[in-house]
Amino acid sequence: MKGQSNGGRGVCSPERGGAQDKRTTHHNTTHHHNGKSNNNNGSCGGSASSETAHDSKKGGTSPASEAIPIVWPPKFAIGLTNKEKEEDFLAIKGAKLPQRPKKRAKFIQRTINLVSPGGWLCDLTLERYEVREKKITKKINNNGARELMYIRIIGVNNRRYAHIGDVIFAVIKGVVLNMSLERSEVVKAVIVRTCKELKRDNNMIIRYDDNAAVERSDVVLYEYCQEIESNLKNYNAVGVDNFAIESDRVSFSINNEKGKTIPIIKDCSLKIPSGQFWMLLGPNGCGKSTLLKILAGLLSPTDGFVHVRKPRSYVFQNPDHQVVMPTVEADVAFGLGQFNLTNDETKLRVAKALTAVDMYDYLQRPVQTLSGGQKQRVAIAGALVEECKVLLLDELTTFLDATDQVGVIKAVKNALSSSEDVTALWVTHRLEELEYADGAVYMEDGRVVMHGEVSNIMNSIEARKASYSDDINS
Ligand SMILES: Nc1ncnc2c1ncn2[C@@H]1O[C@H](COP(=O)(O)OP(=O)(O)OP(=O)(O)O)[C@@H](O)[C@H]1O
Repeated sequence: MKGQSNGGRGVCSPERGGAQDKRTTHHNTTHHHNGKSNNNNGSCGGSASSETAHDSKKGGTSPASEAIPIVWPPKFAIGLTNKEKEEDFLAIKGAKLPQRPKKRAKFIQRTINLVSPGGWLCDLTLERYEVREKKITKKINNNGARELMYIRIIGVNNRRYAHIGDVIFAVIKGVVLNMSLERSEVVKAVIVRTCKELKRDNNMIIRYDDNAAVERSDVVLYEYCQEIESNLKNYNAVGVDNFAIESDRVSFSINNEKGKTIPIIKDCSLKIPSGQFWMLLGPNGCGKSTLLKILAGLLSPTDGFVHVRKPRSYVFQNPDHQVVMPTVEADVAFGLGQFNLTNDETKLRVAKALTAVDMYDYLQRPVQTLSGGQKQRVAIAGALVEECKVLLLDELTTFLDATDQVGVIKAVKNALSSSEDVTALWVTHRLEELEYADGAVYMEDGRVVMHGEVSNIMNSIEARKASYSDDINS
């Protein structure tokens, strides 16, 4: 979307305030729970220590040497249900599973109570088609004794299960999990990813129950998340591999003033490995910026799924919107206000970010004295200083001369090489910039038509060039 005004600085961290100017928003990712402290019923009972539960019930898969304390009962239990699962429940209980969501939830709660007494329950129901992520949670009071989080998730096909992990992650981040899983390997893989994220981010205890509800109604077989993690390589689902950015059949439409639906992005799938610098290119108006905004979380897809490692930052194309504080140092430091850092910590992080984009020498410079390319580099430093994992960069070189253009590209390359796992997706319609990329995605008319190695894409674009020579390299 060329020439679009973003009404603010232009570096946008959706995790820290969505599309709004970050100067008016706050960091809203919290890590304030952990399994132990949140468990109101933390005394050991029921299955006693999980080592015992694990060893005796699972038949000798010994946990890794690192001892993981198990909190019992878990605060949440999660049941995944769909048609197949309903039949499983039915077989177990010898009863018909109620169809109405509230009744069904209670039924499932009772069933899961057998295996996680006193826990809070999450019932994840895989529904077809209509329910989207944002509309998921509904709290139902259960006689004041405990609460049940009833969550409906869409599950049209295996690909869509990728969202389950995100939802679980969002809803119950910070609590202990106890899961009853689908038999589907894909669902399992998504849950595994969630477990991994929960453990990594919160040092949490994960209880993992594989088909327990299918096999037995009264005992859950537990495994440790290390075991799950060690099995990760066996799974291949969206969000499970080492991709920092993934979209799966993403579509986006708008309604014009006559109420007609206009498709902008059509069925776009892409995968960008962690730590790499990729470019997204294609003719003017093919949908690059729109897709980038979807990946940034600034637009919601009409259909399909997106997985982007977080925190992610979106940098807009117009350098005059990028940098607004009086000096370079103040500008880069601005976003750190939300982190409660000491002065020394702030200075250190600002220095590191500016060094990464080769702008440290400009620390005290008034921003109005910077060139367009230098402002872009300061804007990128503003994203890096918040330790973003993914940089989404929208045609940063549009308004730059050749020197600044290369300077900004090299700044991004350098930022990636000086950090372990920052990934960047760079939107451009300048073919010559491709030489700096690790990989590329090429779009035409709202679709991803090529995806992968730069040389292949380059050759292919050259072959197609006649059809849009005015757009590419213009
Ligand atoms: N909110 C909107 N209302 C109407 N049309 C839109 C809207 N957003 C995008 N479009 C249209 O969708 C198409 C894709 O726009 P987008 O800005 O994503 O393309 P682009 O590939 O980034 O183009 P450019 O290289 O010129 O910046 C364009 O035809 C644009 O006019």
